Amino acid sequence: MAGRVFQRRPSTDSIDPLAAALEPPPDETPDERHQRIMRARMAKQVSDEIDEGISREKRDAKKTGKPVKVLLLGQSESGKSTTLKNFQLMCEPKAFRAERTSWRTIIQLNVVRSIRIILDAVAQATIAPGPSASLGVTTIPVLGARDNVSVRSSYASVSTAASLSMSDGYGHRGSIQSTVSRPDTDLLSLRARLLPLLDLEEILTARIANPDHEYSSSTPAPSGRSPDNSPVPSFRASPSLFRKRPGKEREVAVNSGSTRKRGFLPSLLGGDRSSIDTADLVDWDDPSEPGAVLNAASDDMQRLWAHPSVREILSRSGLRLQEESGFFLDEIKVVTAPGYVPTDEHVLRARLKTLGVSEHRMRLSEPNGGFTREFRIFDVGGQRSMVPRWVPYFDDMDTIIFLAPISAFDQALEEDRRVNRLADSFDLWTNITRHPLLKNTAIVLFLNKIDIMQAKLAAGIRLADFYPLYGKRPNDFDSASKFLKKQFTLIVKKESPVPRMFYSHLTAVIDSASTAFVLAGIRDMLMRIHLKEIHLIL
Ligand SMILES: Nc1nc2c(ncn2[C@@H]2O[C@H](COP(=O)(O)OP(=O)(O)OP(=O)(O)O)[C@@H](O)[C@H]2O)c(=O)[nH]1
Ligand SMILES: [Mg+2]
Repeated sequence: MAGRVFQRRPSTDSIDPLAAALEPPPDETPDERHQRIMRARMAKQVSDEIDEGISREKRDAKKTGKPVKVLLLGQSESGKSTTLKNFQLMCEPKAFRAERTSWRTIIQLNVVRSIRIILDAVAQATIAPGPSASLGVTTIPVLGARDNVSVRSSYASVSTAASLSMSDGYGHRGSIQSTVSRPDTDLLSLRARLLPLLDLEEILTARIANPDHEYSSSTPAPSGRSPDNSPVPSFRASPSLFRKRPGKEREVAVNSGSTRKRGFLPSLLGGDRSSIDTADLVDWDDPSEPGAVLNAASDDMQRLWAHPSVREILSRSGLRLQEESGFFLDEIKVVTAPGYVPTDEHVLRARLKTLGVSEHRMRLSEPNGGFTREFRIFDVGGQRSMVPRWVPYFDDMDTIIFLAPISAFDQALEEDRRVNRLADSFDLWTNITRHPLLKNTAIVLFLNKIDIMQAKLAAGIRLADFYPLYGKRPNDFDSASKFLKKQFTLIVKKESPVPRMFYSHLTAVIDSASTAFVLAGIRDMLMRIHLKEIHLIL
């Protein structure tokens, strides 16, 4: 008691609020004292754990050094985001697999888009002349397409769009007139039953992009401009204007750099853990749930895709859907089954366009289980209007992975239908390799989409028809890929301001096994650079 009376109290000036809060109350009972001491012990334990965590992080930072920075570059649909997914699969397979469910909505949207393209093509065929020639047919000469397509004049523009999807590279003026036959009644009733499915597009889009979804901008950047906006020489003059590929005008894009919380999106696209949990909580018994709607329409979709008239219509329109991004029609049964969880391969094939630039952090271990290193991978939107936004990221990169989709040799850029996509890749490559900010940066070139390239060449699409420099060389994959690799290599040797580390690979980044092999090589190269940096070898 006396102790309490004579306890020295600090002056109010020097009162430490924390110490004051911890000070025992003036009339503390033994039981209260015991509880107070227990609380203080627990608080100290928590505080020690936090301190230990901080020092561990500091030790790790010292051990692992500064993070390795990798920038993914290339035109839109070249495979940058797919390469990022492969990196995640290599570095964080558990996280990748935990998030597979959250890719389902994107795959569903991809399916609906493919169905819409077919239904549009069927509609075109419906209005095309049937056996009676009295409807009035206009033949539209299509520069760059292999065929001219006959359509009734009032529907000319739409039909031309369908006809150009995979065949509108360079100035090839077709001369064959084809007539699309009237679809049979079975097909028309299939179409009528499937039309309501298209309403799903809005719902799925809102789910994916909520709260700040954007349809991709169709505003073209100035033609023939380099990343730093200097004029670049054209690959080949292509005076013709080509129409958009069907389905592309409404392609959904996501700005994964946005920090706002997104429902239903995997973390690579800016989603968070709660979104993944939400994706798992789908009520398959709710008939308005997109998964349930797709499941109910599954048989009709399969019949539509397998319908001989559809195959004929698509082939006459020059539409090669199998080679389009986000193609899942061969697996409709699987992807529309109740409780469907995408496989690794499905995740790699899911298509969602990127806007802006996003940074992803992953930890990579040295192969023999030694130290780990933080990797920062930057994924950019490849549309032309995005290219100027790449430049601020050029400084301080350890390596660039540049993706050139060589299969696109017979296609035009979505954002500027006068420009051949292979020509655009050469232009971008030239400007990246000569860029002064990148002169000391290692470059890895992925000549990507070789699976599609093989299919196109095997189908008789001739590289020389779109790339005259190829001349009379054989139109097989081996010769064509070697030739293109040589062309890209000549450019990097000629344009690099100083000799640089350069590697190139023929890739199909939807194939996780072969891509893992290539990425492991890149990881080892970056680890070697890192070891040199910390003076372990030299
Ligand atoms: N068949 C095939 N498809 C591929 C390959 N690489 C990528 N794809 C597919 O092509 C589509 C486009 O790939 P993305 O990775 O989204 O392209 P991107 O470069 O990120 O495109 P943007 O975000 O628009 O700049 C996706 O559906 C991929 O699955 C490939 O080697 N072969
Ligand atoms: Mg992307």
